[in-house]
Amino acid sequence: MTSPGTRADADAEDLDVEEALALVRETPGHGSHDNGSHGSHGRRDSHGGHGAPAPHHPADAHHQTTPWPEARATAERAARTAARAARRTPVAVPLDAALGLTLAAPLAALTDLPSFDTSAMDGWAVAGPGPWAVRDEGVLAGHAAPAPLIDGEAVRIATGARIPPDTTAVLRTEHGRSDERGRLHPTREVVHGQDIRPRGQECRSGDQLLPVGTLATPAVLGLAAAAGYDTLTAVPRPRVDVLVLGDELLTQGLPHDGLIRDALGPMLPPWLRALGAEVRTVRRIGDDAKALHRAVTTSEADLIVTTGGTAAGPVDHVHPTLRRIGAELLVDGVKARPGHPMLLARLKDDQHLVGLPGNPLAAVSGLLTLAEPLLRTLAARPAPEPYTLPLRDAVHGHPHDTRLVPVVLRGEGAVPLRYNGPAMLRGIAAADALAVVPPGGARSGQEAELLDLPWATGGIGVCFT
Ligand SMILES: Nc1nc2c(c(=O)[nH]1)N[C@H]1C(S)=C(S)[C@@H](COP(=O)(O)OP(=O)(O)OC[C@H]3O[C@@H](n4cnc5c(N)ncnc54)[C@H](O)[C@@H]3O)O[C@H]1N2
Ligand code: MOO
Repeated sequence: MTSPGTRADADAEDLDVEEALALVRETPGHGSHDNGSHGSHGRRDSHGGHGAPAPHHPADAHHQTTPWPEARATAERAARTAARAARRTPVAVPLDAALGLTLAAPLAALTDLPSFDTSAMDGWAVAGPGPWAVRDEGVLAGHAAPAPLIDGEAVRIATGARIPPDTTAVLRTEHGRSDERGRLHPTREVVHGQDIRPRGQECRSGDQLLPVGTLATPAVLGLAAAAGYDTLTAVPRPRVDVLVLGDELLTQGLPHDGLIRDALGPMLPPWLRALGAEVRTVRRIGDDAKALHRAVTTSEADLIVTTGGTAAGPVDHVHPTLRRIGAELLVDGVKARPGHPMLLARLKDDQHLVGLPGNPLAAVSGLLTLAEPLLRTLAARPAPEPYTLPLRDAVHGHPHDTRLVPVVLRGEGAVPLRYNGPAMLRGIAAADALAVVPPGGARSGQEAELLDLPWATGGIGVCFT
């Protein structure tokens, strides 16, 4: 997704998802080409492409920052290229683990629904016009096949129970009365077939219930279970390893002696899961270049996320490590505040690294700018619909960079929050969204694009597990 007005080809978003889905089913030898450049803004010269023919670009080359919309597009394209390289095979996932996955096969009914004629109400199954003689035994849901009724007979029946053969209607409990001889009378007209759900009313076995590409919501899991599924065929979750850098980090207690609490170790894994990832490991590796090298080169994840160490300080080991392993920097700094030192590197055809800056809000900015489009595309999730709201207050802009500013959504507007400095989480913790403030800033009342935060969308993103 990009700032409003920066992208004319809105349909491309839909194509991206379909393409990602096609990739999980793709057979070897698929020849579609992606050179990693971005139209007229292509950065092939400065950053190299990530398709096979593009020149290799080592991590120590001339540094040039990428505009924010383009950084997002690059991350999305990188994921498509990786998915193509990996030919990720769809997986069969038990229903209780499938929430948030994307269907890699259509959901076809494995049975008629309902699978037998069933009562829609508690009452009596009746045969022919009343009054009826009521049988002693009743019919409950989940029990053996009931005996046929004969004309003039009724039998107690529960909602969901099988309809006895030759039943003509179901009479609701509140619409029947018994006379002194125990015979059942209707208290209102009985229509033939009323309150009977016929077999196959919702679907026939083999009917397509949902297409490929559907997001597995709680309702989809329910439908799949009803239709006879134990597992869903889904696009696998992209695997992520998180490496938290920094010798100054404590994992418990109060900050002391120049040491601070690690805010990113607790924050990133659930956030990454909300973005569709399977977080395999979270490792704290200090400012140890060797440990970072070992962790990066032994990782089998689709995406490695590092935190800290992206700038040019004496213990900032991310760039030197990428250089050492010959990684290709696709994005090396973004015209975004906070978070401008964020980076995206291709380590292997099917493995990437997102380097998040250590300042916590800068890390969030990197997460949403680079990790979100990459993970969404690998998971074949649809891009969220871009939307804008007017800002309730003016927001100072950076002269050249896009700012991401925490906001709360109130009525039809977005209220910018204070405490939005790169090292602060106080604003984002209270926020519903991030407002995308273009270079130069925004006036009060000006429309700004919003990036919803997963806990505020009320959608599937609200499920973090
Ligand atoms: N000479 C320059 N210095 C810096 C620049 C620059 O362009 N030139 N950019 C600044 C910006 S902007 C950012 S953002 C940071 C990025 O720094 P790093 O990614 O190298 O991160 P660190 O130096 O390791 O840490 C920065 C800051 O964040 C704190 N931190 C790190 N990890 C965590 C964590 N897990 N939880 C909480 N806080 C964390 C760390 O203690 C530092 O205070 O560089 C600027 N410098
Ligand atoms: O990018 Mo840094 O986030 O400005 O602090």
